[in-house]
Parts: sequence; C-alpha cells; structure tokens
Amino acid sequence: MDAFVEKPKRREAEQQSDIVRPDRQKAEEAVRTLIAYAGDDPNREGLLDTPKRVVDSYEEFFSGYHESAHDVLSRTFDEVGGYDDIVMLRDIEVNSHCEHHMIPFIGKAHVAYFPTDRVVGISKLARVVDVFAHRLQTQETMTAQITETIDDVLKPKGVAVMIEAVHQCMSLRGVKKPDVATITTQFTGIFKEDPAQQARFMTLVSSGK
Ligand SMILES: Nc1nc2c(ncn2[C@@H]2O[C@H](COP(=O)(O)OP(=O)(O)OP(=O)(O)O)[C@@H](O)[C@H]2O)c(=O)[nH]1
Ligand SMILES: [Zn+2]
Repeated sequence: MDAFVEKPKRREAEQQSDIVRPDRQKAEEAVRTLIAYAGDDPNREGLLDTPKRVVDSYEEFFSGYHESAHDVLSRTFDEVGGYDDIVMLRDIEVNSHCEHHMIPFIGKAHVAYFPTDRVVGISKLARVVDVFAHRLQTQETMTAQITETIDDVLKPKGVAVMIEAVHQCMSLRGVKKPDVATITTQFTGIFKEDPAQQARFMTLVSSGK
C-alpha cells in the first residue's frame, strides 16, 4: 500500500467559522456560576480547581470542532491487490454529547464502505467517527455526517453506517429509562439500492453479538 493520493484540504460545510470562542477565563467563570447554581460554594477548597478541570474536559469532549473529517480521509491507497468487496469496522466505541442536554450518549458505530478503486487506512474511519462524536450532536445528525463524509471523499460504491447508543439524558434524568438502545442507520449507493448488500451489512453487524 505505497501509492497514495493527497486530496486538497477542505472543511465540512456544517462547521461554522463565525463563532466567537470565549476565552478560558470566561469559560471557567461559567463553571463557577453553575457550581453556585447547583447549590455549592465555588470557593471551597475541593472545588477551587474544578472549573479548570471542567474546561480541560471540554477541550477533549469537543475537540471535533477543531478538526476536519474530510482531511482525515484525504490519504487513500490504490494498491489493494484486486480487493473488491465490503470493508467494515464493527464496534467502534462512540462517546458523544447530546445537543439537547449536553449529557453523554455512549455506544458503538459500525461503518462500512464498498470501495471503487482505492481504500483508506482503516483507522481513519474510526477517526471520522471521533471527529463528529466530539461535537454536540444528535445521533441522527452524527450518523448522516459520517455517511456523507465517507461518501463525499472516497466516492465508493456505497456507504453503510449504524450507530447503537444509550443516551444518559434518558437513563439518568427525565423519562429515566435505563438501557434503552437507540439505533440509527444510513445507507448510500449499493447499500441503499441493493437489499442483498444491505442484508450483508446487517449480518456482519450481528455476527459480532
Ligand atoms: N432525535 C433525538 N432526540 C434526542 C437525542 N438525544 C436526546 N434527544 C431527545 O431530545 C428531546 C428534547 O426534548 P425536550 O422536550 O425539548 O426536552 P426535555 O423536557 O428535557 O425532554 P425529556 O428528556 O423528555 O425530559 C428528548 O426527547 C430527548 O430524549 C438524539 O440524539 N436524537
Ligand atoms: Zn439529551
């Protein structure tokens, strides 16, 4: 796999560049406000470093706003020894935050594509999942974004994505139904048009259960 193509860099259309990011001090002040709102004293010793830790955590949870999934897929390989079938990554861990409550939803993504004449490094498919998961999300939007990006950059014969996740906004608060799996799927190309290929994807997903 030594032949590769670097595609020109571009950012996803959904990323908004006109957002003014507050500085770190403002973000930490907001956390102090929330601590006080919760009913505790942000100046007591055990909580003094908490705003810094929360903002550090935000840098990790929401790192996807500073990354481009298109760029992640920019390097492809065309030496595949005549391979002409589905490439699938099953059980990619997903940790995201729902945009309604900013509470985690956690689960697995299954990502497949049917290459035309070139493939991408398999780790890059998991990286694409991470880029979108590390933003405020709905599961449906994330599923569509992963699918669309792979379809757009690799131009394969088809893309299939399934996400299964548990939303803590449903388990820990509100309706309080733990262990409900929310399942979303999105198909393009042959996975959408050919029921046999869609069935193969579903079989490969369930073969890991
Ligand atoms: N479609 C979709 N809904 C989600 C997702 N994550 C959370 N939600 C839902 O977003 C909805 C927000 O509903 P609202 O009525 O505005 O908020 P709420 O009063 O906190 O709702 P409850 O969670 O029912 O208490 C809830 O039904 C959540 O279950 C997601 O990824 N996709
Ligand atoms: Zn939620």
